[in-house]
Amino acid sequence: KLCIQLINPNTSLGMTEVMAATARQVAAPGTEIWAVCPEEGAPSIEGHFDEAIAAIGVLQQVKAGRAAGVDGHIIACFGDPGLLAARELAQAPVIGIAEAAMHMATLLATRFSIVTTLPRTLTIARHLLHQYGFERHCAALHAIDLPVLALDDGSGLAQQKVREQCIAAKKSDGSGAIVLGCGGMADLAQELTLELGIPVIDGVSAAVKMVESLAALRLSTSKHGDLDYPIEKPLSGRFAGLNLG
Ligand SMILES: NC(=O)NC1=NC(=O)NC1=O
Repeated sequence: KLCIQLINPNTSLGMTEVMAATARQVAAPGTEIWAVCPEEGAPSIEGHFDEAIAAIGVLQQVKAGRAAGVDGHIIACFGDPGLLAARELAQAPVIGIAEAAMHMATLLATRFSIVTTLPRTLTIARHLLHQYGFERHCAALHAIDLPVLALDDGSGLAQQKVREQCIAAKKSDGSGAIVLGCGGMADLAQELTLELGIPVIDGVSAAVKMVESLAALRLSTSKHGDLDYPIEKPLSGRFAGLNLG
């Protein structure tokens, strides 16, 4: 039996539930999804400032997950905030939903498009493409130009915009697959894949299966080199709790 810690780095419980439901739908019968979010932080993550705030909450959750002995951690925000710091802290694999979705897209198509939320998060997605080495695989990036929490307001407007952007991207980008660029879009991928007839990939689902694969292969975060545990030192104030000791 596996336990995967699904961390929504923002503090919006509705989004956590959407991701958790999708993760549980694709998880193998023996896999438990433990969905969490930081006790304090940003209700949505829409820029570098929000990501810096969210990273601390991610680390606190990863520490709790490590103590609970989870088999993997998923950072379920398309900026993958705190990913490498989390890998230093963790023993189990740590997978960001952006890298998971991008990796999966490259297995299925020579070019993929990204559909994300606000135009300013396009820049963050571009940074990730560069960091992960996927720039030449990404044909184009699009934004629905709505805030992240528009996906959580029950109106269905954001979901409709995602659908429209995916249809347009399929027509215009010359890409064979589409990556959904927000954790709050997790529940849209399967329906859009059927409707568009091309792989529309959600990073939450992709990350769940990647953690399961790594666990099955007995592979985990390398502690040799820069992802070794953090150097022990007296962290002060609110950060004292982040010590591994
Ligand atoms: N590009 C994004 O929409 N990033 C995100 N902000 C959040 O709060 N969750 C996401 O996935």
